[in-house]
Amino acid sequence: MNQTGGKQTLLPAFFSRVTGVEGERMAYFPIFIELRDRPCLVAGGGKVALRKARALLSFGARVTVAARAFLPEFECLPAVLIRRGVLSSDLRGMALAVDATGDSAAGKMLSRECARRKIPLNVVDRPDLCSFFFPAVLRRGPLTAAVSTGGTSPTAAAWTRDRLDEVLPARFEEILEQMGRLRARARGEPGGPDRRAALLRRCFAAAVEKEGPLSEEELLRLWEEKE
Ligand SMILES: C[C@@]1(CC(=O)O)c2cc3[nH]c(cc4nc(cc5[nH]c(cc(n2)[C@H]1CCC(=O)O)[C@@](C)(CC(=O)O)[C@@H]5CCC(=O)O)C(CC(=O)O)=C4CCC(=O)O)c(CCC(=O)O)c3CC(=O)O
Ligand SMILES: NC(=O)C1=CN([C@@H]2O[C@H](COP(=O)(O)OP(=O)(O)OC[C@H]3O[C@@H](n4cnc5c(N)ncnc54)[C@H](O)[C@@H]3O)[C@@H](O)[C@H]2O)C=CC1
Repeated sequence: MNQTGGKQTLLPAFFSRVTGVEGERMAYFPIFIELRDRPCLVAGGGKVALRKARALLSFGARVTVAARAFLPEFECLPAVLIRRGVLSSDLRGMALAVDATGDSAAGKMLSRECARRKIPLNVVDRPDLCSFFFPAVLRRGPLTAAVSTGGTSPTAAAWTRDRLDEVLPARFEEILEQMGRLRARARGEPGGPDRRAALLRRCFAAAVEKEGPLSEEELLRLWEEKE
């Protein structure tokens, strides 16, 4: 997390010599954070603010949007709307903030204040002021895949996400749910963690091949198979 509110750290000279990447920005570490019921601030009421607000809401965040003007779509969002310019006091208690105003004064103010308050910040038109980026997201039941190009090409990130979507088998959601249940069931099995892991790998491969969850007979057959 870039808490300085300033430029991203460049690769140290010795590291670029080792990797051969001259002055390239270090990739951001991907993490999955809990946003359910956590207060998040979005500044701005345009198309980009709407996309960011919807993304946060879809992960259960409590979203407050501060903007001078809102697109009509905002009226239907389960979010608190504040109709005025964004203020530093709007950050109070926030777990995360997004500046989608396109207003450089707002971006600088939020960047300075978020650094001071240690709040992760995304400024949609200033990657250099961001301490986190929004990835292109793919969701299938319990699976969440996130793709980032480190700000190089959002279009390419979305394209990669769409290709990933194409290789997932049909009924992947049901397969994952069955895998969750099988993990619990495998815990009671004798033979140690290696055997349990092999068992789960066999079941997963068979379900992917079948493009659907396994029947109880298919499971029992795999369960009793010798490695
Ligand atoms: C750095 C980052 C910061 C951030 O926003 O988090 C950022 C920055 C900028 N985006 C710009 C442009 C566009 N962004 C999109 C779309 C998306 N942008 C997203 C993320 C990110 N965008 C972060 C890096 C992601 C990564 O690491 O790869 C996605 C993935 C996720 C999301 O937004 O939720 C979402 C796809 C969602 C989906 O399809 O699911 C489109 C396409 C469209 O609108 O259809 C365009 C126009 C085409 C183009 O430029 O490619 C501009 C120039 C603005 C201008 O020209 O003025 C900047 C500013 C700059 O680069 O300087
Ligand atoms: N990161 C990304 O994914 C993308 C970023 N962009 C950039 O995002 C920015 C916003 O794009 P749009 O939503 O299309 O712009 P827009 O101009 O439609 O919306 C800006 C919104 O911010 C509000 N606003 C402006 N100053 C404000 C302030 N000080 N306080 C509170 N609200 C304020 C306006 O009332 C308006 O609702 C642009 O700078 C654009 O270049 C564009 C495409 C994608």
